[in-house]
Amino acid sequence: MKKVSVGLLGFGTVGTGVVRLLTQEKERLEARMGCSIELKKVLVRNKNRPRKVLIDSRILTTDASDVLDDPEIDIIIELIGGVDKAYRYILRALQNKKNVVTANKDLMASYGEELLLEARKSKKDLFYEASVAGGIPILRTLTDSLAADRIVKLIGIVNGTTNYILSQMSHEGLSYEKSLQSAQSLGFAEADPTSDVEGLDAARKMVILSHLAFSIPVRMDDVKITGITDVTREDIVYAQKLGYTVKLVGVSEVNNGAIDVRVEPTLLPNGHPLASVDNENNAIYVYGSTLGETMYYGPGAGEGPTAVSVLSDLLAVIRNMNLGVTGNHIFLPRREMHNREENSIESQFFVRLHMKDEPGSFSLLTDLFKEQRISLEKLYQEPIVGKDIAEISIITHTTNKILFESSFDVLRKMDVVLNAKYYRVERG
Ligand SMILES: NC(=O)C1=CN([C@@H]2O[C@H](COP(=O)(O)OP(=O)(O)OC[C@H]3O[C@@H](n4cnc5c(N)ncnc54)[C@H](OP(=O)(O)O)[C@@H]3O)[C@@H](O)[C@H]2O)C=CC1
Ligand SMILES: N[C@@H](CC=O)C(=O)O
Ligand code: NA
Repeated sequence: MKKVSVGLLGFGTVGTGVVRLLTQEKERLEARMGCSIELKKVLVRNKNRPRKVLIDSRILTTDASDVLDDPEIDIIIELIGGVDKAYRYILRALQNKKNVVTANKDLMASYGEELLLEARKSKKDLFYEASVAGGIPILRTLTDSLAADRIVKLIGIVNGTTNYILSQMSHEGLSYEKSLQSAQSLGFAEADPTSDVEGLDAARKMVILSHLAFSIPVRMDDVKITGITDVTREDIVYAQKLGYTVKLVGVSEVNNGAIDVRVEPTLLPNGHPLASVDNENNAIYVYGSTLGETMYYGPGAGEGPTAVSVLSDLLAVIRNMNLGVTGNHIFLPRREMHNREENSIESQFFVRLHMKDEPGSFSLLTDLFKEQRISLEKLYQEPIVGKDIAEISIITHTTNKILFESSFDVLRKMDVVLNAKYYRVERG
């Protein structure tokens, strides 16, 4: 039987999942591919670190050239994460005529196009299904299954860690810190979880998704990003009182020849299909011009689910090797598009504020919105016992974003307003 040799870079959460699944399913996968699949070398930082899965310690190495320059290795799986080294290693692998599979969204969001061009030049595959939404097969869905439709909008819950944190804060009443620690110990978070909680990881995934859905080369600088570090349990509770759930949501939308990509904590009406996507699960809601609305849902992070995507990419490479082709079908021609002007953006907003509970203060608030012609859909007021302070939550009707922001600024500076914050609301 023909043999395919694989080199693995990185043996952490996802690397462990890949080795475990490859070992468990070896016979079935080899029968399916008609070849034997040998894991020849595994690059780690520390060979002596205890591992969660049995491996022949002789294949572990700390020297990248043992993997990248071994002429017998056909396919490199990159799972070390980060940008600089991963970029150099993948480039070298492609130049050494090896196919590459990666789960690295940090890298693909910034250097994806360049590396895909290199893969095309080397006539090799570079697949990266695991880089977005872990186990959900969304990249091939966009490039293959939905290729005939014109996609106009994507809404995604694409970061497992933040979705896990917000779910734990909402349903279990856990603190932000405890929920983050738990997401880290379950293997969902990045090595440095700052990129999760500050929305960068989700933004990278929205960059990749936007490129594939719209053929537009979106850059990280084009994405407006707000993370979840300022979301409090009270925000979640008062949103719930009005029938909404707080999620870190990525939206990418093409409208009148302009694109808008943003990642921010957003209120979703409880009836919205994305509102019930909890814990480390992810979902991508796709608006196709002809197909209509479809949603792709499943585990977005963690050892097993991510390993399924990585190994399925590996099998796709082997299938291509068997056929003697490369499938750079994930590479698309570019169509340039400018960013949508902020003053053309319309949305509903949720405002939460504390106000002095004294006669007339409430009407100052409603007068302001009336003056600005911002109408209110829902309003909830509750006195804070013993403090002469009122807790007020508002959902506006759809309004111009710039108009809303300038009105909010006036509101925030009113003498009777003690503090105020707002979130965008996605329509149901
Ligand atoms: N965790 C998840 O749920 C998901 C992760 N991803 C992506 O997958 C990739 C891997 O993530 P994950 O497995 O969680 O990461 P981990 O931090 O758990 O593992 C990283 C592995 O890479 C090795 N490593 C790191 N830097 C180097 C280096 N410079 N030289 C040699 N080896 C190195 C480490 O070695 P050692 O073990 O010796 O320390 C470790 O085995 C990342 O790109 C991540 O964004 C994508 C989807 C989901
Ligand atoms: N840290 C990421 C891992 C998967 O991409 C996440 O939490 O989603
Ligand atoms: Na995926």
